[in-house]
Amino acid sequence: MSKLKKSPDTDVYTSNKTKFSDSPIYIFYSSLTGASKRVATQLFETLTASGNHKNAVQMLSIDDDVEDLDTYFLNIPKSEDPNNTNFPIYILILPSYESDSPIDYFLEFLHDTATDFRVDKYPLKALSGYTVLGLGDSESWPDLFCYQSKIADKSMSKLGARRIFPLGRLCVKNDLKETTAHWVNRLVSVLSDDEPFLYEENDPEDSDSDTDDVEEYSSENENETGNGSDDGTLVDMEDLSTDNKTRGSGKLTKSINKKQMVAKDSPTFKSLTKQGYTVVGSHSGVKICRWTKSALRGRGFCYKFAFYGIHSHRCMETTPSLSCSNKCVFCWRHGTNPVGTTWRWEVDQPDKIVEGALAGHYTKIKQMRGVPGVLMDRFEEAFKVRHCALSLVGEPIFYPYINEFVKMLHEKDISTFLVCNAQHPDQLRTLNKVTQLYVSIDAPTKQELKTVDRPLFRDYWERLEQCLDILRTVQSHQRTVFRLTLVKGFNMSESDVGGYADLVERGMPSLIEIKGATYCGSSEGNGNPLTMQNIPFYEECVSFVKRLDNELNKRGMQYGLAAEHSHSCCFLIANKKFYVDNKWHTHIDYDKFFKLWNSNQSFDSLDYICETPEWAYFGSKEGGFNPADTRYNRKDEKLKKKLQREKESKGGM
Ligand SMILES: Cc1cc2nc3c(=O)[nH]c(=O)nc-3n(C[C@H](O)[C@H](O)[C@H](O)COP(=O)(O)O)c2cc1C
Ligand code: SF4
Repeated sequence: MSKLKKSPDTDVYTSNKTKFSDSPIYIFYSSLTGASKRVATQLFETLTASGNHKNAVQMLSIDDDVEDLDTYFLNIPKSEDPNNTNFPIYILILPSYESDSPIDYFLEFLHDTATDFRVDKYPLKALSGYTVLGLGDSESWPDLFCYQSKIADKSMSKLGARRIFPLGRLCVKNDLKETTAHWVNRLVSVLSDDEPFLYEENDPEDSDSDTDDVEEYSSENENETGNGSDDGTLVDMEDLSTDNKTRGSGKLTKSINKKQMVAKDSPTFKSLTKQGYTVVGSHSGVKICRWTKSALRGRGFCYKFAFYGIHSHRCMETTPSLSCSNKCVFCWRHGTNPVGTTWRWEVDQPDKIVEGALAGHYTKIKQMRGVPGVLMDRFEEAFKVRHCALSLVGEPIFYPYINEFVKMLHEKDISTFLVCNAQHPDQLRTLNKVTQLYVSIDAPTKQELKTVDRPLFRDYWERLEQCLDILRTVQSHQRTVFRLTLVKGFNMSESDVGGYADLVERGMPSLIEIKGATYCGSSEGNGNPLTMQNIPFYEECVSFVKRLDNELNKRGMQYGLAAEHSHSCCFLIANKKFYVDNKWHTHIDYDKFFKLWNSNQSFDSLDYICETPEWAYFGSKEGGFNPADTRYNRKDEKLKKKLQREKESKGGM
């Protein structure tokens, strides 16, 4: 720690005269495997226990707790205490990952904000101060040791914030407990001294050189002078851009040119494979869905069989982009999932993804051999995929070769149901024919959409509106679907009905699928704030669906209640053009679709319809359950097995 020195003169800070002890403190962290979170927690606890800070100390995960980076890194939040007008101090604790991680998005955001001519040039200049601590591994990544914390430090400075404690870098291969304690204690003492640790002019105009001049606090290179062993390897954000500029050292530039979205050795890869995903190439995924397994065992198809005639055992769920531009509250993937607003990764070729996805899917099907109850005829059919649900996770339309990818599936007679999140109008506009085109509509108003989808785009609402206009115009030849996911307390109140009707009026979809949200585990640690209280009951969904249908008809729009799959709390409102000869025709004639598609002639959504079976009708006694399948209730089955065991043990006595 030989390089530390106190500021000789704190008067240079003319704009920020606030005493540190009067400032609220925000500890921001990002953590994939927990180390940075532990350090953040230790700092939080020490600061709180020190009693020096009258004002709240808050600890926020950048990936999960910060819904909108603008709130903190474009604007500065006001204190909740009206008597406290002091500006906060930001402490950033960040690991570095050679592979892609949510930190890349955060750094991209800081960089974009610093270079966005539409926003204030120094939006963070009013902060009372900031410091960054990096965690990394200098043994395994000597050239990239803590490189992302350096970028963050530099970007904060470019945003006009003043550094009050030097950039810290801790190596996980050292005694992290000891080095953390040391760093925490020094920082806490500076914060209670009310004196910045390091003198620096911090003229934002001159910020290009600032990181290089900064004294560092490091658990590494203690006996060295200057900037440590990675002299000359400081990374500019420009180095991270996708146009492969070659600033910085050759070594470094090589390793941080376009990254893979999900590299084999990354925590994201581990997390996805643990959850049953097969990662295909570097940015695609495939997973066998529970309905595929259920159909193989003759225990029922998913709602898409009732609504559109999809045979679940021949359906593959996949995505060519595991990355997404939202962080929806009902999505379970937070924490390690790749996020981004622009494609900044290596791109895999579409044929490789199609082959890889099919191979991954068939491997999982093979594993079903020998599972009790598997029907051999369905098992054999399952080796000829007929449908592809491009909806697994992430945003398929984000993939730069989505049209080529869809074409390859159609050439194999595989139908395509593509779901997008209404955030990429440019890609939506140029999308070629798919079998069914979905847009997720997760909330009816701008404010609610922000709460539910937590979008990364600042102009998310305008993007959604543009997408709806595209559906109504350029893409009106497609069979279009709005997908609504109802979350109690978020987006299904009485007043929401009118808002959804406005959006239907704008997008004029062929169909509206409405599904009650399902519970996907505890909110603890994955940033998902949903609890069981947010999961609507079947009756609540039915009531909502009826109100929406009434509202549409009141406005003169021709829609009707077509189908339901009560088992999955899923409902279908369809445009009345699908009601032909007094019968609903929401099913798809797949052979006809491929015939038309191969003919290269233009065709529209009514050209490949077929009749909906009556057992799938809304309000039917079967509630969308195919009478040919066996109803399977896990609780009943468990009870039956228990009774059987009891009977046998009694018989044996
Ligand atoms: C796949 C992978 C890539 C990594 N890349 C780097 C790197 O480029 N530079 C570095 O200093 N440390 C690197 N590390 C080490 C991590 O930054 C270090 O383990 C850190 O403590 C992780 O923090 P977290 O547990 O909060 O996610 C890498 C670790 C893994 C698993
Ligand atoms: S759009 Fe889909 S993948 Fe993306 S966060 Fe929302 S639910 Fe998850």
